[in-house]
Amino acid sequence: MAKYKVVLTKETWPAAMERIEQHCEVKVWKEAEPIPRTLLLEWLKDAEGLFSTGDVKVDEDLLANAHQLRVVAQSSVGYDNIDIDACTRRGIPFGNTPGVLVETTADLAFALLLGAARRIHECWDFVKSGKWESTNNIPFGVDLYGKTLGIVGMGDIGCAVARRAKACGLNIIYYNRTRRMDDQLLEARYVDFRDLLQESDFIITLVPLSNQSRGMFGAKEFAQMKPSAYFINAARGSIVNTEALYEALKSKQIAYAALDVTDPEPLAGDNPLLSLPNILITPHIGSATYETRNRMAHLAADNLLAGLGRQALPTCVNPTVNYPQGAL
Ligand SMILES: NC(=O)C1=CN([C@@H]2O[C@H](COP(=O)(O)OP(=O)(O)OC[C@H]3O[C@@H](n4cnc5c(N)ncnc54)[C@H](OP(=O)(O)O)[C@@H]3O)[C@@H](O)[C@H]2O)C=CC1
Ligand SMILES: O=CC(=O)O
Repeated sequence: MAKYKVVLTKETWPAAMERIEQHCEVKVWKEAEPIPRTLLLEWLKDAEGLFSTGDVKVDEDLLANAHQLRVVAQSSVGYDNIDIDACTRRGIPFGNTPGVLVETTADLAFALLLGAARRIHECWDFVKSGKWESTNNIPFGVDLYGKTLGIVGMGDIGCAVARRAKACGLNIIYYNRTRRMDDQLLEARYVDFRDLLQESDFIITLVPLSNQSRGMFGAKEFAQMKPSAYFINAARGSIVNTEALYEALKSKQIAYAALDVTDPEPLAGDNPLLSLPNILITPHIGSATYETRNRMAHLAADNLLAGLGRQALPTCVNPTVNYPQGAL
């Protein structure tokens, strides 16, 4: 039986790759930098499947060039790089990887909160550089217990963070566009965005990047936070105005920031944020454990193979796509 033609914009995990290769003839971009757009368009001319990554824009222009495309699958839960409406208009289902990364990403978001509050990375530098001479000069942190955590974007990952926070004795408030029906079970209080900014000692944002959320944390929002506030972004860099965050940290308008995501990514070594003493940055590692990345790769492969076979995708973002008649 003829194999499907598939493009991968990055290598994926070996076990998932093996499954894809059983059914597909693959073209894989293996370099560290993103695949050049012209090459991707060339490869997509006769491709039936695209296994994409967040650094590739899947838009009208790309889809118009990919006449044979049946499915786009991506190994991430966020899909701000994908024009979902354009996919739907062309009858192309798009699958992401929700669920399988929830606990792992919540661990990282909470680790950033704890790491920043107790200045773990500074303490490590302090010990390594031989400054530990007495108990007088150690870096001091702040308590979590009894403080208020504001979660912006209380979805799957936000709820998993809330569970961790509860165990540490934090009071939880949250903001979504819609109040959750289960917030009493979570022991979380729904508030409007302004109240969350003003009341929180720690803010964790896990809101998907969209036209609505782009830049939702800017100068005005930082000005409303407490001077003692810790701001943690584990969602996407572009929901924050980076210059405004830099100014807020430099002027001590807020106390601290911990970021797993930045704008841009990767962050250049001379980025002004790196000169600040009150910041902790990790390189977009929310889901980066061996187990979780493997699970994500398998789920993305499931979506890809289902779409190639004109079957419903296990986790489809646009399930209303109309398949060609008689295809299913
Ligand atoms: N750092 C990393 O490595 C990772 C980052 N992520 C990021 O985390 C995001 C969240 O993932 P996940 O929890 O699975 O997603 P979910 O869809 O489960 O949750 C998103 C939540 O955000 C709320 N929301 C959406 N838009 C807005 C808005 N404009 N203002 C306020 N609230 C909003 C939604 O509620 P409502 O619709 O009612 O507003 C929903 O509760 C992903 O989109 C991704 O960008 C995910 C995994 C790893
Ligand atoms: O950033 C990671 C994701 O899965 O989204």
